[in-house]
Amino acid sequence: MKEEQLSLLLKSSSKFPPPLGVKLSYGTSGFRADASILRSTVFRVGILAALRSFQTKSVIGLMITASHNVVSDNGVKVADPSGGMLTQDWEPFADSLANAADPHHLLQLINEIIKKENIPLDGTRSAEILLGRDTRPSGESLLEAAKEGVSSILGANFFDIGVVTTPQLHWMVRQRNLGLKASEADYFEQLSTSFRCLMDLVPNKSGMANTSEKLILDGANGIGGEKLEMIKESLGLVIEVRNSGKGAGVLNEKVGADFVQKEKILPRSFGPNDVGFRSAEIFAVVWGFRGWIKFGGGGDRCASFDGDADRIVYFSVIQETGNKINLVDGDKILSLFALFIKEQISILQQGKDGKGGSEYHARIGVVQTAYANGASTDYLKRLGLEVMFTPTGVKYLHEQAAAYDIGIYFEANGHGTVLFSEKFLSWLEERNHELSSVSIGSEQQKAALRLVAVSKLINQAAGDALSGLLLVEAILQHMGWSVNKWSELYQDLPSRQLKVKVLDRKAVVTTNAETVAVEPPGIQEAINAEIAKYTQGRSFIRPSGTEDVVRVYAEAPTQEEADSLAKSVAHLVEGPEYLK
Ligand SMILES: CC(=O)N[C@H]1[C@@H](OP(=O)(O)O)O[C@H](CO)[C@@H](O)[C@@H]1O
Ligand SMILES: [Mg+2]
Repeated sequence: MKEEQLSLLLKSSSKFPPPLGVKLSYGTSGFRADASILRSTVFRVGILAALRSFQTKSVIGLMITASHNVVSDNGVKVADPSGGMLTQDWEPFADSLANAADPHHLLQLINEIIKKENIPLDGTRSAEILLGRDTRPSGESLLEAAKEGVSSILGANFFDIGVVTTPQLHWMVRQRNLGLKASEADYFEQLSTSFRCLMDLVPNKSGMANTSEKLILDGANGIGGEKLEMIKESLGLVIEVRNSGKGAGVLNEKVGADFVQKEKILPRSFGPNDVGFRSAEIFAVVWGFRGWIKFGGGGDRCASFDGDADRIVYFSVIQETGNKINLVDGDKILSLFALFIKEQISILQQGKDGKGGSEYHARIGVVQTAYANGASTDYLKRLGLEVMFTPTGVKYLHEQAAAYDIGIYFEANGHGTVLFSEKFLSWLEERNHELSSVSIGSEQQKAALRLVAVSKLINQAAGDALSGLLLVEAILQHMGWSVNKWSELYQDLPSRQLKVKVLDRKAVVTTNAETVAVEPPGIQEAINAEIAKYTQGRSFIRPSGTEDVVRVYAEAPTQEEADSLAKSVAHLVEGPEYLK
């Protein structure tokens, strides 16, 4: 390391002392903690991102967000050249930099990374880091720390893209590295063009009565609602955004996808006393259609984003039961996408009529985690699809999905996307070209065009609530389905999630895509004994990667049984026998 570089690093890092007595770890999605202790971490992640950019000779992203966590938290994560999550090989570097006790130790670690990874810091190259942040008030000062971190590596430059959704940042990194247009305007343009293309290809438009009703979005008082407001005019959809972040509501407080999915109740501003639902009900009564509201009528197609808009769930309101909802979670979004894509592929394949065109057997793969509702897995298998399981965290799902021609992955909480392989996309393009010369306007050509549009609409870098919402909307229009009709694809098995605070969550070690606890010894046998008390019960525990808790999941034929199974497994985790 040159003298100039050395003194620059020493000078800047002395301004960012690490918090005392805190050990940070780069978890399921980067570092997360109370925002007040994160300045040094973000500064050091800025350094890491610059090193990664030099090593890969590519643009790297740095996002400041704590997603669905409370507003006083914040976090930071790195986007790799592909736009995906930071490679797992580099996570230990992130951990060691974040926990270095003083500037000298930090410098030593940086030197080690430079040597190990052969990073050319010779002053002749430059590196570029895109910096994004969510709407948290702490974001501004953490952004300054990130800027200092990046700038403390000579030749590294940052580009502040402002307040964005997490998937926008991932998308922009990917676009930049592919040499494609990468501004926010380009992102909106790509989304609206491909969405309108899918809408133009909707068959038999008269059957669309239900889905052409208004969609109401819960923006979690975060960034997603704001971005949807910016693009909605160009979509031709009627959308009302609530919890947009502009009013008095607090980010993620009793709102947003995480709240709605976990609590299965209405978010704030969606209750019977809030504008919209009551008037819809009065309207329905006047026309003698009270049941119409419950079964997919006016005003009850709702969706919820999380705070940084990488998760989405849908729901409809069950009017008779106060704040209860009919939840349509990530598993059902996945099922809808899988159904539609499979249908288009088979139309395309029926077109193999000997009139030229190359054969191609597209391999479709579906990726889920242990949190996927068992009924969804059964449904997907009934569709004849290959279903794989990975540990929790999109970095694992994404990697697995990328192994297919079309890889569809979703966590039950609504985080996911559809990945198309380069090979499949070039075949599709070729097929489309052939079809336009032999059978223009045919069903086969429409199917090819739809698949091309889906690959452009759905974010290829990361799960994206905005693009996910538009794909759901387009498919519902295509099918002529209401949310309730969609929800009837299969009946969710009742489930319950609990979290238990323990002294050391890392004492729980799991295997088999987190379905079996191998440590502490004996706990899995005890869990099995609880499960055996139910016919068709399922339960597992795992340490959270984002919160200081052990999570408990249980599924059973009735809600009461799921609740009591979850409770008894939580008791095992809380009790002194295994974890204290
Ligand atoms: C049960 C659950 O919803 N877990 C979430 C949560 O991770 P945990 O490791 O469970 O805390 O946050 C992750 C990041 O958003 C998300 O990928 C994951 O699905
Ligand atoms: Mg999120």
